[in-house]
Amino acid sequence: MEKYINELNEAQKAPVLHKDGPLMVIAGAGSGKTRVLTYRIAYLMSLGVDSFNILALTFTNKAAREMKKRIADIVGTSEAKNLWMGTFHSVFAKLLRFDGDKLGYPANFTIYDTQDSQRLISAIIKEMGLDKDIYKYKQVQNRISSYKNSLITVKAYYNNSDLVEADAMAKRPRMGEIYQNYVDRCFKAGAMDFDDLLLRTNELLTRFPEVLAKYQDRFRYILVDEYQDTNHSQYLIVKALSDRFQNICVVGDDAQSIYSFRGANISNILNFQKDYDNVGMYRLEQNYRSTRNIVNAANSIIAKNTNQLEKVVWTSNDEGPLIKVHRSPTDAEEGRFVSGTIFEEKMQNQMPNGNFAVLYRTNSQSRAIEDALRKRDIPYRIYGGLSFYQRKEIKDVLSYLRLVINPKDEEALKRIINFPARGIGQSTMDKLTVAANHYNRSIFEVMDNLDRIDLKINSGTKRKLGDFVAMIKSFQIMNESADAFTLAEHVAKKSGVLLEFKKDGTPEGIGKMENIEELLNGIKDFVEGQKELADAKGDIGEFLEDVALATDLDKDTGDDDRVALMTIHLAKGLEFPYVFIVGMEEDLFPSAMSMNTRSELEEERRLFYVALTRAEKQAYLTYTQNRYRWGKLVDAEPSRFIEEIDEKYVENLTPVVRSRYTPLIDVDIFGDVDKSKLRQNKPTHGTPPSGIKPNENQLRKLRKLKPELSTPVGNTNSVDPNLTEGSLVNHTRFGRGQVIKIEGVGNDKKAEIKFDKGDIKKLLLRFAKLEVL
Ligand SMILES: Nc1ncnc2c1ncn2[C@@H]1O[C@H](COP(=O)(O)OP(=O)(O)OP(=O)(O)O)[C@@H](O)[C@H]1O
Ligand SMILES: [Mg+2]
Repeated sequence: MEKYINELNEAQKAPVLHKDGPLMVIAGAGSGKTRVLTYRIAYLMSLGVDSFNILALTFTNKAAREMKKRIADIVGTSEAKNLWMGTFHSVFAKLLRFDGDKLGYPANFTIYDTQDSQRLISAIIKEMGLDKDIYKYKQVQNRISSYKNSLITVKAYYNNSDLVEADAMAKRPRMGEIYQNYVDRCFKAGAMDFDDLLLRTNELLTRFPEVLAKYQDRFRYILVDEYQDTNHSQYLIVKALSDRFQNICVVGDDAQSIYSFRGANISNILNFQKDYDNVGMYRLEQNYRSTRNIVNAANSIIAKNTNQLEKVVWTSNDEGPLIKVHRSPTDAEEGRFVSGTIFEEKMQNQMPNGNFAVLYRTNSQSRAIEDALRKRDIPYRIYGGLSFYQRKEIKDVLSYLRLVINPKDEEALKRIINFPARGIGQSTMDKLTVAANHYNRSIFEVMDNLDRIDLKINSGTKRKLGDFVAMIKSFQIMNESADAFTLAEHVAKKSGVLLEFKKDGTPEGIGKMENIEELLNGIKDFVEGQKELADAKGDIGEFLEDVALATDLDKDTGDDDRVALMTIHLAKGLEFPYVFIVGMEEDLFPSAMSMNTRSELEEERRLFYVALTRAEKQAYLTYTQNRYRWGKLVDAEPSRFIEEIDEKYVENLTPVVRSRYTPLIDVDIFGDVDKSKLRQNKPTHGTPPSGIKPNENQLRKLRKLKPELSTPVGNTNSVDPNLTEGSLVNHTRFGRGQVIKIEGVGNDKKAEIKFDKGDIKKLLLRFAKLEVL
């Protein structure tokens, strides 16, 4: 162990060697907080602390796995496997499997993902006969989620007149009823949503002192990474569990708090010293990750925030190259700059793809980058967006499996009761739902007791329902002895799902079939991995839990070499030698939705700080002058954050355009092209997790689906180069007009034209079909 302790600097050693009692490490990015947490666990184990007595909470399950590996390297035993380590959600899901029965949940409860929750909420809104334009299911789901994260139960909601009034003001007086119905339906289905995993844990620990005592005794040492982004519910769990032994170690950086929109509460860090006695406070100042230019640039940014703890970050690393800023005319060209730069760096320095990351503010920005990377045959992986497990065909198979584990799972049942079609229609389902609500039973139980209740269902349909129940029961019997792979393969075949797509015969159907095959391969890998673990069986229940709780990063096993594309939020805690931060534009980053208050703007700035500090060697900031947003090309203006970096650390690759306020003008680039066609070319986001990759065929299909938007859609050659202000022109769709103004050069040249019909339009000349008269 001593050898390993020497891999730490003096400031890092202190918290690692800290004796019992609470401690907090507050330090800037890249200063070794995560390393300290990892080494402290190893150190505790080397002192003889039983690995069963340690609980570590991380931002992703992948981070937990990596930490375990590192700890096993250091302490040299397989004991690391026994550590309880993972995200809040996965750790407490496990706890609820053991003790959730006290709250009335079965040990095999289903975890509803966001899509399941939203489908259920929409069904409830419909059943209650409410206007779906006022009660928007996504908004309703958001509200319910935020109540749960603040531990506001239905009863507490009704007792809180502020909340009730706020919903009434928002023309949603029946929010409370929806909330109540939603909670009841989840409970009846034996299901918990993501927020329940924390809410129910809190409930369990408060209502059952003996359960609390058991886990307090078990988790004698609790460690939390990224503490700045814990929400109220998480805070209370940690507080309760650590109350007896007070061996709580939290590490974090208030400057990297970026999840307040999801209820993360920075005061958890600020109040830590008040919450515990004799807190050991530690600060780390030396950054080991990044060049001096990057560290200094990041410092100059975050200094602009008024609301923060004082911190010093310095590095003894090389100065490194300056931060490069690049402007492109459009997002397609921005993509080309990124792919071209990666290509050159790879060529010149023989670098793997995994050394590069492209970070953006919103998922939709990935499309242009993907197109450009594909053109250069650079492999990449997108994290976030629509995940593999959300695809219809995958969810269909998973729904059968969910039903095997928990036949009460209503969302799973509704998905597949008539897929593949077996003649069970909506009216039958409505009758079953009414009966289920009436008898307070699940739909499956009603189906299983049809001979005992008269639902006016004809004998043919009854037989079909009976066959379905028998099929699920046969899968259940098989599940008693089979591993996840064997069962899943059997279910995919016997349910008829595979055959359905095979019969379909279209390229889409075949693609779906291939995806299911890849799912099965993924399950096989999973089973093999699980069997190596101390307490795992590799059954389907374990697999479903893994799928439900995997964060997007967790699907990366790092076994193939790809450029990483992800949102900045997801990049927290990670590092890459080369980082591109794209879309550095006002209204995009900072986001248009986050500029109303100083605190929102400061959160955007912290987000930029997180982005920049992911880079080890080189950071690129790119922005465009025109961006295709919401189906329109809009003028863009460089982000204020670019100007906020001390200019000593920045090199402009393109001539500087000073930021100025320009109102957004819609530029109609497409002239007479049918826009509805263009809109169909939306990218399908999300590449599948590793082991589940699109094959060449599918990739070819994808490529065909995505036209290069920067290639002219109209006829570029029809514009007379002598077009000047005052020229009379004819446009195939808008008719005759006169040029009032010309601006921009080259590819960017635009003309403002007053058409005889009265409209004034700005057209990008390389796209517009204009004839000079
Ligand atoms: N004493 C050290 N000697 C050498 N390398 C170190 C040392 N401490 C940390 N590092 C390396 O520096 C990098 C950053 O460390 P780490 O990820 O632990 O920082 P962090 O404070 O958790 O960053 P973030 O705030 O981004 O989460 C890692 O690659 C880590 O291995
Ligand atoms: Mg970290």
